Amino acid sequence: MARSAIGRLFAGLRCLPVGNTQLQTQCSRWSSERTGVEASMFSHKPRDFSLPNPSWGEEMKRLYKHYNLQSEEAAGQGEDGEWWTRLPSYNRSLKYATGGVYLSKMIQSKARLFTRNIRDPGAAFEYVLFFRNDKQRCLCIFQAGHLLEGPPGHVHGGAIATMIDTVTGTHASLLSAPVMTANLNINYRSPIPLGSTVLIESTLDKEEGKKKFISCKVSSTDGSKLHTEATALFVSISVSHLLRG
Ligand SMILES: CCCCCCCCCCCCCC(=O)SCCNC(=O)CCNC(=O)[C@H](O)C(C)(C)COP(=O)(O)OP(=O)(O)OC[C@H]1O[C@@H](n2cnc3c(N)ncnc32)[C@H](O)[C@@H]1OP(=O)(O)O
Repeated sequence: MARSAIGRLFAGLRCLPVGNTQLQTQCSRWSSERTGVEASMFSHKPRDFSLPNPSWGEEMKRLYKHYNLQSEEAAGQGEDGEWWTRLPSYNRSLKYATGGVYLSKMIQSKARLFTRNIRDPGAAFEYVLFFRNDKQRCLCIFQAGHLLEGPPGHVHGGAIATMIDTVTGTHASLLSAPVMTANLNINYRSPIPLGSTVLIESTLDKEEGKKKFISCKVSSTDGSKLHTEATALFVSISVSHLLRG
């Protein structure tokens, strides 16, 4: 039973990102309603973690406003031009899919997305992700909380890798869900101060069959400092791949 439920779920997931207009319509709805997900047949709305909360610093708020404004303007503009659309973010990615809220209670119900599992706002990963309408680029505003310390006063390299995997992985999922990270190659150029806000930008370099090659850079919000550079390879998988473990 679980197998067929998951099969239906990913059929839903696949039709979400791949159909361009469908996704745009969906995401315009997401951004304009600011609810995080359209009402499901179970009429339960999960918490959208990418909305502002009191832990956000001035820079995080300023950048969010800047890109979210473009998102809202685009919703009323039709499909011409280029714009960013905010992606909602839940503590289980199953909740993106039709019926997912219900399924996430059935399958491994205690599982939570690594980056969204800390209750104290601002303590760890505070981020919001936007994607460009042509899906060639994603942009993430990331505020690193005090629980992410590595070298004293600076962000842990594993936490930076986690955010890069999250941004590039979400980007690849928008192109064709479901995917898994096959390779992640990171160069750390300059440390990120704990508590600071940085920009994480991902770019689709090429697609070859099941493979998506994505590059990524983490930089200061004024663009003057490059913190980290990475390349990633994502491979599209079948649902049975996940079930095999
Ligand atoms: C709407 C959006 C929602 C988004 C929500 C998400 C939010 C959260 C986002 C968080 C995101 C977190 C994400 C995570 O953290 S994912 C968790 C970390 N990743 C894993 O655990 C993956 C483990 N590995 C595997 O499962 C398999 O090996 C995969 C699936 C990767 C490949 O499977 P498989 O081995 O069966 O593939 P294939 O034989 O069909 O080969 C296919 C092609 O790929 C090429 N290849 C394979 N491996 C490599 C490699 N290492 N370097 C270079 N190339 C490689 C291969 O040569 C072939 O090329 P070609 O011969 O065709 O040219």
